[in-house]
Amino acid sequence: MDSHSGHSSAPFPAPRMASLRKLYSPVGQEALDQAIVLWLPGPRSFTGEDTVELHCHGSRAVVQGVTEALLALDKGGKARVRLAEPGEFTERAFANGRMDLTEVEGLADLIAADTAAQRKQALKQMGGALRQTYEGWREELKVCLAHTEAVIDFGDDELDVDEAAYDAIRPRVRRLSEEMRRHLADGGRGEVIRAGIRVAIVGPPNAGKSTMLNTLARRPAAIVSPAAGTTRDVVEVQLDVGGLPVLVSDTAGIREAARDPVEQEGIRRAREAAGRAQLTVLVLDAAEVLGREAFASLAGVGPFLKDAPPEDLETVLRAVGGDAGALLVLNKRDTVEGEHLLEQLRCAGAGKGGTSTAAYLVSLSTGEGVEEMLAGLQARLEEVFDKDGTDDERAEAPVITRARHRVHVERCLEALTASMGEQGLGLDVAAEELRIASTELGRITGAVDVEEVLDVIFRDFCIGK
Ligand SMILES: Nc1nc2c(ncn2[C@@H]2O[C@H](COP(=O)(O)OP(=O)(O)OP(=O)(O)O)[C@@H](O)[C@H]2O)c(=O)[nH]1
Ligand SMILES: [K+]
Ligand SMILES: [Mg+2]
Repeated sequence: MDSHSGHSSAPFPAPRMASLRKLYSPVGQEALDQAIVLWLPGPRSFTGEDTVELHCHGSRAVVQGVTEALLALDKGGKARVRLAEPGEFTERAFANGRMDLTEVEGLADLIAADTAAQRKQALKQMGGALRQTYEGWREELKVCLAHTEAVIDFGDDELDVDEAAYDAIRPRVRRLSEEMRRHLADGGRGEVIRAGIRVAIVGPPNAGKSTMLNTLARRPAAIVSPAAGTTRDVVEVQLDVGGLPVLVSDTAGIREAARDPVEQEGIRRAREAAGRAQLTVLVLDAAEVLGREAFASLAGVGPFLKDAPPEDLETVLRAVGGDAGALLVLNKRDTVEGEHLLEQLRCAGAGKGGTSTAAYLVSLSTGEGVEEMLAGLQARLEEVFDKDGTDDERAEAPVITRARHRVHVERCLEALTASMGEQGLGLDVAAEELRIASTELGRITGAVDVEEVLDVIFRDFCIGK
């Protein structure tokens, strides 16, 4: 916005060099700000177009002054100027081939990232990790298709000759299918990192479940009171546990004797939350456990046990937490003789390490044992994240981060499988399946059929990005 009437014009900033400039309003020559100005000629800019960035101070008055000055250029007929729509810069970057859809999604995830794990994953995707995978597969398919079509066009009319020609393609298609199968079998890791691990806190009334949530959240997110049946609705809190995104749900105390319909509904929701969770934290009152032989007789556990109540803790925790098992927290340590209880737990097989039965004796009131429990929780969360990505190669491979990717890779794989179908399938059918497979991959990166997803993908972007 260098003045064209009055102020001595500084030379136009050199490309890609930060220049400190005074900004003036074109009307009235009023000074608006001192700002960093960047001149980024296309195509080496974010959108691929010629771009000027004004890095202004963030106050409302400065932003408003500069915005009005720019819009005034439009009114003066000197230039077409309007405010960008949300996500418009990114949409232009996509339209100009600077980014594919997976990179756009990575950028959206990066902007929304709350934890280190989410940031890491988003940066990788924004940097083209998924794009390379899908485009690489699409290239390979293109080659396979070209071979197949060549046989169709110039091959012998005899069916068996066609078949023989396609046999050369088969191993390549099979290899590709294998790669896709591995890509799909990621345990939903990428999607879990995006959405957060679901952790449900369950147990009998008054065990200290809400106190537990508040301890994890380090704020009074849920109401705590001595009255049994305080929590009715599921209270959900988003947390960062050692860089991992976690969604913790506090739930209503589970007891079989509940008569009040509201409490019954609360219990139904509690069990539903436990069913959805990737990790369940079972909170019990230590005094309740003390001296008991059969863990299954514990209040709050019974409803999870479908058949005859088992005696051992391991089975109880599996019943509560499903395949992942549950983390057991015995609370109110301050009210019991702790050593005796720990001994009892050890006999029951808890805390063997590496198994699903990790038990912690804590007092959420005094803080005793809480640090150890938090470390245990974090270790379990890391296990949940890593359950399918333990070896290095897997950990480095880009992961599916949205249901959209999964749907198209699955359809692609189906088409590939069909293309290798029974003998005598016919080459033109095989070619058609390869074409379908390629289209499905193209839908992920936005190379084909892009209109239907654009709105959804750009909807969540902010203005100016
Ligand atoms: N002595 C002692 N009391 C505790 C401890 N932790 C929680 N409490 C108390 O136990 C009572 C119940 O705590 P809550 O957190 O409301 O228990 P809850 O499991 O959420 O209860 P419901 O929502 O009613 O099922 C409150 O009075 C807490 O202050 C503890 O470690 N020691
Ligand atoms: K309570
Ligand atoms: Mg509660």
